[in-house]
Amino acid sequence: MIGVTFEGIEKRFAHEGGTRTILQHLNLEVAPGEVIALVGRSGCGKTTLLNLAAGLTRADEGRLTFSAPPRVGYVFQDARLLPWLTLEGNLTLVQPNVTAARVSHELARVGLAGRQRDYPSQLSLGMAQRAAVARALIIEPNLLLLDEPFGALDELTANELRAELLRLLQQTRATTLLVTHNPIEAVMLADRIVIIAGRPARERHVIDVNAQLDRSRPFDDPRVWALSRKVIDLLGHEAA
Ligand SMILES: Nc1ncnc2c1ncn2[C@@H]1O[C@H](COP(=O)(O)OP(=O)(O)OP(=O)(O)O)[C@@H](O)[C@H]1O
Repeated sequence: MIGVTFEGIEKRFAHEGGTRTILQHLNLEVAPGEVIALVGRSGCGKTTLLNLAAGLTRADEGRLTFSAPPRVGYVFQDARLLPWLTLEGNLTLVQPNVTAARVSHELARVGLAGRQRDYPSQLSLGMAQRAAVARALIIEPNLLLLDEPFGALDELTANELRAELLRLLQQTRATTLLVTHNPIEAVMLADRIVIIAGRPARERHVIDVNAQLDRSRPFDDPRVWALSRKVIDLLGHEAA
């Protein structure tokens, strides 16, 4: 398991001949095996934070440290499967030395048993996202980055996948950063919810979900809805 620490992170991007600071003074300590939901308004810098954790971009100030070498599984907003490869081909591309049985097993874990010879074009959006989750998990990540993984799905399918993801997270124990716009998803899946806000943005509120709810958090539980209401209120307060 791996712990991740963001300390005084600042990230700037080139903008109209100058620079624009997106994140500033951002601090976050993620415990090994912890699931953190990152919530915030569109454009505040959540994906940028995931990209920093993935090593796809570098902070301009501050320090990002890991308690062990990171092995990153990244599920993007869209599945980003390679269309000319079968699902087996997509999975073995990121993890070449696995057996066909292992590929079948990973696909079965996400509800895609027997689909290894399908091409991405033969899949529904929900199935493609499941395949993207399988591709992230086959490398046995100790750090899982999920960027609005169910954002493009209908609510019923998203809900099924949330329940499956919760089960998978409990199995893998990967330290997880989950970006979501859905406060119910955040409450159902996360140990803590971090609200990112401000201009430049940083962590503005941290909600310890585990301190308020036990692990069984069905979608229709009024306590889940009450806490998600609190998340919405805090977000609205930040926007005001
Ligand atoms: N490579 C880049 N070059 C310049 N600006 C960038 C770059 N990447 C992101 N930005 C800017 O940084 C800001 C934060 O982007 P980011 O994608 O991290 O936001 P977000 O919170 O994930 O948004 P959303 O919820 O809409 O996905 C945006 O204003 C975006 O335009």
